[in-house]
Amino acid sequence: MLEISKLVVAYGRKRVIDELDWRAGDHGRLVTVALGPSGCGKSTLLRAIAGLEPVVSGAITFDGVDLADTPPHRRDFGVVFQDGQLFTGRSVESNVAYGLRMRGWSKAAARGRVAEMLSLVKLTDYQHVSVDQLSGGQAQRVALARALAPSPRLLLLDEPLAALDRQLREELVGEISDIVRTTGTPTIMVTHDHTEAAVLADQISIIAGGVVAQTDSPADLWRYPVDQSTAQFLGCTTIISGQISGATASTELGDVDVSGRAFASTSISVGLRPDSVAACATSGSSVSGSVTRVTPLPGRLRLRVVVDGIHLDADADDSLGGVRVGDEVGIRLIASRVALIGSR
Ligand SMILES: Nc1ncnc2c1ncn2[C@@H]1O[C@H](COP(=O)(O)OP(=O)(O)OP(=O)(O)O)[C@@H](O)[C@H]1O
Repeated sequence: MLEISKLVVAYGRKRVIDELDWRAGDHGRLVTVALGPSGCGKSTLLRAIAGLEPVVSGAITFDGVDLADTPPHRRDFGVVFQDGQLFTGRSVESNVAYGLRMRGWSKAAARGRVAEMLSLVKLTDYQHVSVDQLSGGQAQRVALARALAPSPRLLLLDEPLAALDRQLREELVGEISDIVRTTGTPTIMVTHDHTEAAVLADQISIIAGGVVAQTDSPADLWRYPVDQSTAQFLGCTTIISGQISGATASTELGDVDVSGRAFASTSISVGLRPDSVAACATSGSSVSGSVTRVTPLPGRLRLRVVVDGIHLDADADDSLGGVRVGDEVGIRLIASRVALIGSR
């Protein structure tokens, strides 16, 4: 298990990682994703774990051993970067075998392991192909095979899919999930992509202001953001207030079940994402509002609606095909999809 305590990493005087505490890869949570906006220090954190970034203070330990004096190549961690960083001009086989040969594997043994890895990443027929001839997605598969070949005790993925187009990203993130679970490799991935994080992670940590703002399972993270800025980062475009009574919080838009967690106060904030609210015909709801924007998205219409001074986003249901700005629409809260902010 990786444990980080009071870690500080700085560029000049600027502390990018600022007394960060974190645990990852403990029992039952194979894949941890560090999620945060661009520039929050995710790559810096990953590089520090890999030993590629000098640490100002604090400790990084793995299975109880402090890594301060362990150089990157002796940490036994596999790393995949955004751009793969393959050895150009060499074959796929030579790239994947690299770490094995460095560790003293014989040519024959390395060849067998490379074949196994290429089968895992679905590139069996590519062993003699030069890596310069690969597509972006194939290159990242090779980078993954290279990182996994020596059976690292931890796999570090730094936005490995960021340079690929959306369809390929969706395909590959599922494959990566299968591969790390097949091989049982504890994995840390950093990304700013919420969907990738949700698909891959057993637990997600939100990085903000150089520290870990929250760590939770994907479902709990989206349901119970720790504060309003985390809720906004997680897609809540409107935050309304709610009053708890028993197992229910009542809001201006409807009631929400709050029985899952304890809250510090009876007044809570409720975060709304566009899919937390359905816009419907006025006859379908006791709450209504006026449409201020209509945005066609693939397969649905996204509306901006103002309800008693509250501006919110809502997905239109099928009854609102021809809806226009200025129309009056009904608003229905989808209680299971709201965020309940500030639980203990
Ligand atoms: N070598 C460097 N020298 C100076 N500043 C740096 C260096 N590398 C990163 N930074 C700065 O540190 C901050 C964190 O960078 P980092 O790359 O870790 O963020 P990130 O969250 O991974 O961002 P992204 O998702 O865009 O890659 C940024 O403000 C960046 O400009």
